Amino acid sequence: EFYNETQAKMFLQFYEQTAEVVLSEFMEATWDYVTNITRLNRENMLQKEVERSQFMLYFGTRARLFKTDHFQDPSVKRMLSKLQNVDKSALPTEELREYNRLLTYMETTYSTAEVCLDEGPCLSLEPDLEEVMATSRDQKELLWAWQGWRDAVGRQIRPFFDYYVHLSNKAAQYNGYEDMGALWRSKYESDTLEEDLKQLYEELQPLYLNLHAYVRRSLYRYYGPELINLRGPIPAHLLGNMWAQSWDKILDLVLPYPKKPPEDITKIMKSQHWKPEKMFHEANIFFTSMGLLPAPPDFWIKSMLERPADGREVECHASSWKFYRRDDVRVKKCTEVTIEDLLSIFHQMGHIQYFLQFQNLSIIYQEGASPAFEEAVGSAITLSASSYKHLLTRGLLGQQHQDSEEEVNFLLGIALEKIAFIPFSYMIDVFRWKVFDGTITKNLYNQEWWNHRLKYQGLCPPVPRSEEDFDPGAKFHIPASVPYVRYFLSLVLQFQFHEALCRAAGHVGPLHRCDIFNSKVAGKMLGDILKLGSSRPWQEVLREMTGESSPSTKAFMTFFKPLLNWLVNENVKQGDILGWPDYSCSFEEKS
Ligand SMILES: O=C(CCC(O)(O)[C@H](Cc1ccccc1)NC(=O)c1ccccc1)N[C@@H](Cc1ccccc1)C(=O)O
Ligand SMILES: [Zn+2]
Repeated sequence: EFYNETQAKMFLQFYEQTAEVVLSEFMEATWDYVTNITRLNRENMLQKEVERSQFMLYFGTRARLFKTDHFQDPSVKRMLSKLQNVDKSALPTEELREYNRLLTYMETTYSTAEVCLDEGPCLSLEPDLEEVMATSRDQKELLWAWQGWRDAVGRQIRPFFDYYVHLSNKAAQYNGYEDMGALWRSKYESDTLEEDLKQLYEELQPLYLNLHAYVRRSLYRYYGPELINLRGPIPAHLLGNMWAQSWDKILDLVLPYPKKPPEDITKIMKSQHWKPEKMFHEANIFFTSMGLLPAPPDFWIKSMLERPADGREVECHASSWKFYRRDDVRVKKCTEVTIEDLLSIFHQMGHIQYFLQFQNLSIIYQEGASPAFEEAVGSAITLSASSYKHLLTRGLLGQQHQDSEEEVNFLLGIALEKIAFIPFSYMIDVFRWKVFDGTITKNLYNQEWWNHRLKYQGLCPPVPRSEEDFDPGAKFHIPASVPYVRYFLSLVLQFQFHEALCRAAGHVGPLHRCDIFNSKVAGKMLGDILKLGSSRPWQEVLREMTGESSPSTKAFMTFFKPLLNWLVNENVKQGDILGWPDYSCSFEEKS
C-alpha cells in the first residue's frame, strides 16, 4: 500500500503519458466503426476496446492502493478517485467481450434498422421516418411509422436486454456500486440527487399540465373525439415526434394565433441554398463572436457532417467526439437543411467548445463538470440562437417586429420543445434505474414502460402493446446505454446559464428576447467555466457562474411566465381539466 503523495503524483504522470496512445487508438477505432459499419471495423473496435479496458483496469486497481487521507493536494485525491471508477472494464475479459458484443449489437440494430413499404423503398429513421412523424397529419400513416419502427428495433433488442442489465449490474458491483443505476448517479457527486431531481420535476409540473391540456384540446379539434379523450392521455403517435419527446413539429396544429403564423425558417434556409457545412460555420461564428474558440482545421477535414453518399452504413444519431491529440475534435451528424438541424448543430458545437476549452487539463479532468453541464452548454447557446432577435440578425427572418400575439406564438413554439421534454427526460432514467435495481423485472418491461409514459407524460400507446414489444428500445439512448437524466437536469441548467450569460451581456427586458451573440463578456464568463472541466465539483462551478450552487427552475419559469399566464387563461376559457383522470386511450377497454 502506498502512503506517499510524491509517488501518487508520479503514478498520475505515468497515466497521462501512456493514456494518450491507448485512448486515441480506441477512439479512432470506434469512430471508424460508427462512420462505416462493417464487420471488419467492428472486430477492430472490439479489440481496441479490450485493450483500453485492460489499460483502465491496470491503473484503476493501482489507484485504489494509495491511502490519500493525509495528502496535501486535493487534486491528487480527486484524480485518484476518478481513476478508480473503471465502469465496464471491471468485468472479467470473457464477460467484457460478451458485454461489448451485446452493446454493439443493440446500438447497430438501432442504427441500421429501416421500415419497408409493402412493395418498394425502405425508410430509415433519419430523415425518412422522422419526416413522416413530423409532417404527416394522417393518423394511419403516423401509426404505420410509429409501429413499424418499434417492430424493427424494439422487438429485435428485447431478447438481449435483461442480459445487458445483468452484465451492467455486475460491472457496477465490481466498481463498488449496488447496480448500474447507482454507478450512473454517482457521476453527480450528490447523495440527494434523486430527491433534488424529483423536486425540480414537481416545480415544473404546472407548466407541463397546462401545455398538455392545451395541446390535447387542439388535437381534439383536429383529429376528433374518436381519437382524443379530453379527460384522458394523448395517443403517442400524434405529437410530431417518434418518441413524443418534443412537440414543436405540430406547432401549426396548436398555434394560438393562426392568423399570424411564424415564418418557415427551413424554407428560407433552402431558398438561400444553405448546405450542412454552412450550418456548422453559422454555429462556429456564434461561438467566435463571443471570443470563444473556433473549430480547428481538423474539425472541417475529419468530421462527418452529413450522411455519406456512397451507401455506407453509419450511425446517424448526432454526437461530438474528442481525440487525444491536440485540436482533433469532430462531429458526426446526418445533417438535413432544416431549422431543427441548425439548432441541433449549436448543441453539438457546445460539446466541441467544451472539448477545446478543457484540453489543457489532465486527461482525467477532460470532461464536463457533470454530464448535465456537457448537455447544457450547447443548449444554452441554442436559446439565444433560436431567439427572434438572433434569427433576424442573421437574415433568417424577414419581418421587423413581433407583436404580442406573434410573441405568444413564438413562446409556444419554444414551449413545445422544452416544456414537453420535461417529463420525457425525467422518466427515461426513473424507468431504467428501476430496471437496474430490480424493481422492474424483465416480464414487465413494456407494461411498466407505458405505466411511466402515462404517469409522467400523460401519453398512451395508439395500439395495444404486449411483452413481445420493447418500446423503450426504440429510443437511441436505451440500446446505446447512454444515460438520459443529464438532459432533464440540462433543461433546468440551460435556462440558468442563459439568464447568467444574458445578465453578463447586459441584456435588459424579457429573458426570451435575449441574444448573447457578439458578447465578449458572456464569452469570457462561459470560457472560464468550461476551462475547469471536471476539476471542481459541479456545484462549485455552478455557483461561480450563476451565484447559485444548486439547479433552480427560477430562470425556466421566468422565461415562460408570459406563456403560462396565456395557457392557464386559455384552459379555463375552454373548461379543460389538467391531467388525465381517464387513464386509458380509446381502444383500451375501460375497467
Ligand atoms: O441525444 C441527443 C444529442 C446527442 C448528444 O450530443 O447528446 C450525444 C449523445 C451520445 C451519443 C453517443 C454516445 C454518447 C452520447 N452526446 C455527445 O455527443 C456527447 C456527450 C458527452 C460528451 C461529449 C459529447 N439529444 C437528446 C436530447 C435532446 C437534447 C437537446 C435537444 C433536443 C433533445 C435526444 O435527441 O433525445
Ligand atoms: Zn449532447
